Amino acid sequence: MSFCYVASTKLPTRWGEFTLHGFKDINNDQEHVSISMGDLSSEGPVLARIHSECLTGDALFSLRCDCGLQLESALELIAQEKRGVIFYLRQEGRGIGLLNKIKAYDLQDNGADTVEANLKLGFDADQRDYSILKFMCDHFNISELRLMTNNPAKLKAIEELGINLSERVPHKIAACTHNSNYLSVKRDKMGHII
Ligand SMILES: Nc1nc2c(ncn2[C@@H]2O[C@H](COP(=O)(O)OP(=O)(O)OP(=O)(O)O)[C@@H](O)[C@H]2O)c(=O)[nH]1
Ligand SMILES: [Zn+2]
Repeated sequence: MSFCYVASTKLPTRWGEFTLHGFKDINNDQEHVSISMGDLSSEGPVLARIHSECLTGDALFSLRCDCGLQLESALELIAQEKRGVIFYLRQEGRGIGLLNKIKAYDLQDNGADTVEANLKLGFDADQRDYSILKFMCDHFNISELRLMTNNPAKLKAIEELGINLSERVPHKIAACTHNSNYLSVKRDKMGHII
């Protein structure tokens, strides 16, 4: 696996000014970003979120999932602490890509759940690869994370990568009529702590 850091710039937001950092996975030319605030290398665990790209939820206001609200909430909590980082990984649709996620949504419109839809399309339920996280943590000189997540697979991934975790911070968003089934399937079939 080989990764590189490319560039950083200011990212003013409605929660305050963050810094946006660009990284590249040289193996597949995939581009990823991190969004940070404060000194990540100073002592004490860093409040962090591993966010998987969700164009529909993050940018198009979709209520089919909780991604957009989770992203907003993470930015807000980091701004409150004036220190933290979002690792924004471009692994759309749990790693199957945007157009395949649209196909999966179409299957869900016809009765499949989120896991069944992935399997019907010939994918695993979750194809995400977190290996760039170790490179990003080392780049920022982060010694330990407080990770905002409900997903045990992310905890397992960072443990396997040798990244220190001091605490899991639950990251729940209120369910609505559009996402309640999606959230139940994450709890019942994918082991999410919700
Ligand atoms: N294949 C597929 N991907 C989806 C679907 N809904 C959301 N996603 C993707 O799922 C990813 C978000 O992962 P989730 O499993 O919802 O939650 P998580 O981020 O792993 O868990 P938390 O850290 O607790 O929020 C994003 O990449 C979304 O694009 C779906 O129905 N099918
Ligand atoms: Zn989403």
